[in-house]
Amino acid sequence: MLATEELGNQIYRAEKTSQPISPLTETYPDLTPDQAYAAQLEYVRKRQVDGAVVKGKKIGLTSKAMQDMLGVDRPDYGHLFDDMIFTEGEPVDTSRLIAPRVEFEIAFVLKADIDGENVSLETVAKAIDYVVPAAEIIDSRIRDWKIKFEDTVADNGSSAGAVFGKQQVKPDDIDLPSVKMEVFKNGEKLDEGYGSAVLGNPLEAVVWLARALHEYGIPLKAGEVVLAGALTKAVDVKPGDRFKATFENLGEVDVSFS
Ligand SMILES: C=C/C=C(\O)C(=O)O
Repeated sequence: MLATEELGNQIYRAEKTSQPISPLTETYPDLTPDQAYAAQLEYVRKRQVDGAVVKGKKIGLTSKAMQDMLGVDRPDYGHLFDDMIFTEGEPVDTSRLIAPRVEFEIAFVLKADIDGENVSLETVAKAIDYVVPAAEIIDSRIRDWKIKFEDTVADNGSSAGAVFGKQQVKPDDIDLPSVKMEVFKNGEKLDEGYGSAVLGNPLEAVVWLARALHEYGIPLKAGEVVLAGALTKAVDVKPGDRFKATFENLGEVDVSFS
């Protein structure tokens, strides 16, 4: 019987010491998605014992760009803690990260709980207070990003932090699939994508999340922030890099690294 507590503990220690571990899917070739989510919950429990507070969820692997990049074929999710939320304009310190990357997304702040049992696009839209542009910093506690689906699930969706832009838009005031995003690195354009890259509509990602969380009895509550997943590929970062993403009708988000 696989001890998922031990797996969560390995991820927790790897993050704390900045020492990556071998892929869990190599060490435990029979690891299932359910066991990987159980390991993630153990990691979450240990973080909470340390005093970290869950502020929301990240959804990952919702675009073809990210699924192709990591060789996976379905979305996953992770937990966002208070100490993972960085202020725009303050450089993100990479010294404790292992192999950081950045990606740009559409995020939602909820004004009502979402019940994953009877969720629809309409109930999700009604539960959203506002839409905000976001950067997610991802990192892999698994050596060299050699991850399979179960590795990134156990590793809290490979999340390391988030930065939010200043503009907040009501969900009724924006057509999310048609939002065009452009990504710039150190002033040069790197990439572009549309909101539709995220499961056709980033709101669909929240529907997916609510259902997935319901399976494990995890709530999605008013006040939480939800990152809907990267529109384009994640990019490696190093100290001194500065990134900006502009989102049509949604403003922009800036993130720099020290
Ligand atoms: C491994 C992480 C993937 C994401 O965060 C994403 O696709 O947004």
